[in-house]
Amino acid sequence: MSHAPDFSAHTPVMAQYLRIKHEHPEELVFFRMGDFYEVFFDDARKCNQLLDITLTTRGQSAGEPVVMAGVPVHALESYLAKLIKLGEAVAIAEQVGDVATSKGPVERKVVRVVTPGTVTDSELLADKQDSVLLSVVQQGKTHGLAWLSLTQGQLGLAECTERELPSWLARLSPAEVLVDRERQPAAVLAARAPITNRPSWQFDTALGARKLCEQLGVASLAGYNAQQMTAAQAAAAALLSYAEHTQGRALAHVRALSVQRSSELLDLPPATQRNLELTQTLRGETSPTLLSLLDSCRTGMGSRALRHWLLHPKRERAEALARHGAIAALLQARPEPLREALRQVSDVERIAARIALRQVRPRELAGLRATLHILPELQQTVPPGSSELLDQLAQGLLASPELEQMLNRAIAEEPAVLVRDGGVIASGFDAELDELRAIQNNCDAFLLDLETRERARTGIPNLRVQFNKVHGFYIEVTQGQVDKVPSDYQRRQTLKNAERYITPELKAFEDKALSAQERSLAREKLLFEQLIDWLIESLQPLSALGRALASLDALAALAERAATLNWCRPEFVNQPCIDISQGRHPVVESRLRETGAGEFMANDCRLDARTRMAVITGPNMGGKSTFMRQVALISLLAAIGSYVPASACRLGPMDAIHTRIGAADDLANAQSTFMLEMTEGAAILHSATEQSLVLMDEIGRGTSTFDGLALAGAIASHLHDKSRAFTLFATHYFELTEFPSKHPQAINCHVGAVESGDDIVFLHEIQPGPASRSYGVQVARLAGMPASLVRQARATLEALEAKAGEGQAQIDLFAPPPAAPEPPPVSQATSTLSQAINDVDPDTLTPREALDLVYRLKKLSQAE
Ligand SMILES: Nc1ncnc2c1ncn2[C@@H]1O[C@H](COP(=O)(O)OP(=O)(O)OP(=O)(O)O)[C@@H](O)[C@H]1O
Repeated sequence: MSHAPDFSAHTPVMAQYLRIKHEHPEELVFFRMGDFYEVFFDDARKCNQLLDITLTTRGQSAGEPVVMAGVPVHALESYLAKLIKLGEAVAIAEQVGDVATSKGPVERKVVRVVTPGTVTDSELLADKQDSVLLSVVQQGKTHGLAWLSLTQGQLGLAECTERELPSWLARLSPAEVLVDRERQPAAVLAARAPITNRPSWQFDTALGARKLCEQLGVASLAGYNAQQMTAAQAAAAALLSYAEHTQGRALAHVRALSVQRSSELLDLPPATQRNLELTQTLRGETSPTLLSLLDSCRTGMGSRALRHWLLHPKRERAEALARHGAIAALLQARPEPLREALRQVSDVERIAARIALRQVRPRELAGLRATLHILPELQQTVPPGSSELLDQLAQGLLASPELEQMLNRAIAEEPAVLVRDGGVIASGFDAELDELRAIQNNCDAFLLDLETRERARTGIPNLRVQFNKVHGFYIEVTQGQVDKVPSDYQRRQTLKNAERYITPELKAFEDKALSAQERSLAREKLLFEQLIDWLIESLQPLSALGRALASLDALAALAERAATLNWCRPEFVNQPCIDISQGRHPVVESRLRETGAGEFMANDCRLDARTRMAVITGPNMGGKSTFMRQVALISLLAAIGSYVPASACRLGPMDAIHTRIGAADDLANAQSTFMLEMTEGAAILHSATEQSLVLMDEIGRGTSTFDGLALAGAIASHLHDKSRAFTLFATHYFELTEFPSKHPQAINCHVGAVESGDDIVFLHEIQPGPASRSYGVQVARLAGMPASLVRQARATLEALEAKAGEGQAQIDLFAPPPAAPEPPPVSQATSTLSQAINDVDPDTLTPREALDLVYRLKKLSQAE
């Protein structure tokens, strides 16, 4: 922290504010003043714009008017929500000193910083989505990633190449990204997540390794196989420092680390996630998407797990197989009872995190208690013995009996919303609290009792014990009876007809009663804090319980979907194949059903080692895109462990789904339609393998016909000959229907349509062989183009077709490429030398290695 400038010319409160602001230059500082959080100067102007709150001035400080704005304490959450959405970070400075005893301004301190990636307040978080904080750093050619979901207590590490980085960003979809302020990776800037710059020194490998070990409570990262991931460790250093900084405390609940490798996941590049509309439609809405269709979960935990499964499919299929088995078992026993029971479950995962961060609310603990209470019942609804995974999860539905007992004893039946309102701790939990409450509740009874006793003791029948705000408690005796007053009565006040007294007993009661409420609130607060201390000790089993509930919920939802939507269990085989019978596009099918627009036409897809590519032709609107997407969606659903919309499905190994579909101009990134098409196409050609599924929808259409056709032919050849990927290649270029005759692993198919008069009827059926024609003019007619225009187009088309028939071009679109020109010859020595230099990654060299390198290079150059 830098040394604070001298603020002594300011009023004491403003000096205090400015000191805090100096330490939080990049955040909006919300400065607690009684019932308001106030913001000053530039922060006030910014809030005025962003939150539309009134700007005023309050007096002067150091000769300047103090520009300010404020939000009431009770409305903090909604203002924070707005600011976080806008990507702002807010530092909350609370009054931590005692207002009554402070000399000068009460002490204030930033107790936490709320940023988009570190919010943990339940009100600010979407139920169904995690807020992920990601840190990215580049070390040589490697990018290190470390991420954290504070609300799940989960850390993740990964390393990837520059080319893979966009996939990771899309997969993790971070709420905030931390980058080295000196070296921001371009892909991060393009990802449009809020970016927070951190100083370079925070991205330090050794620091990261140490922090990770401390956080996980382990001596080395070897157990996670992460000891070599130096770039990811460097990213973790900045990540953990930042998370602690924003929370203002250590992260007790973060104990789980998952180390992920690009090579373990089925690659879903950003274009694929977008084109398949997995979690967002092409228009950016959350429905209808594959996730919105799948997610019938009963809890936020389940929805989050499902989203995670969908975006992190594994190549290794053991996990997916286990899920298929669990779904089968649930379907056999009916998933409804389990799903019904899950309705009563609270978000244990988030509650556990909020306990760790000491932000948990009383009602959340009451919800947790209710959840623990129904666990045995819930356990009964999980069918036993038919799926190992389900058995395991059912066993995880255990909470320690002490935990439940403690919550039963400590938390009131219906606790207040906030601890400061009182009524949170159950009666019978703490004798002192009970007594304090009894004083408040039994005030009247005590006074009556005292009155009766004092009347008997003094023999004054009309003696009265009373209370008023000015004088407190007193015993009133009429003037005529004053001589009977015992010696321990002390006079408090004399009236015309009566004297008022106090006794030591009454005085003691008064002290107790007047402060009872205050003290009982303070006592409750203390007890609540102690309860949290106690709960923090049992966080591990709570987090494990949260994970088990989340998985069960997600599986039960998948089972329900499979039953409702009539899906089948896919089969994994080791031979290369995508063999789908009667496949359907789940989202299009359900949209058709919802809108009553007709039945979905199911289609087969048969690709195997001998048939790796299908060239799909047919009219616009015929269903080509739908078919290709459905093949990808079915493959993905199987890989995440779901049933699939088909009547049967056999799948070989798969490492990636690549898509090149549609052509939305990426104006924001200044790329033309065609440039984008080629960039995405190139990325696919570079990465597709024999185990990839590639969807190419009308590649080449963004440029002139000949250019487009030539490129499309070359791309198809590359995919067929070099990548050998499973490829669905939809095109309007009829010339490409020649492709299969020269390429043994390619076939033609087309979407059926029949003409009736001038009209066209789409059959949406995939049929073997090439399409006979495009029907573009008919589609235009259907779309409502003026009749004269359609007539003119038809005449032109006929003329063009006749002309094309006369001079059939005899060009071989798919001929192997001519050899590239030879590179200029280089001497052996130069190439060894330049090779040695090329191999060096200067950022990762130790000084010793650098010195060795110089010697080696010198030797090489002498050998020249
Ligand atoms: N198998 C099917 N069964 C029923 N309706 C379908 C089927 N496939 C597609 N459709 C309907 O047809 C519409 C158009 O489908 P799609 O976009 O796949 O056509 P296309 O051949 O790719 O067209 P274009 O070449 O213009 O992109 C879909 O929105 C859907 O409503």
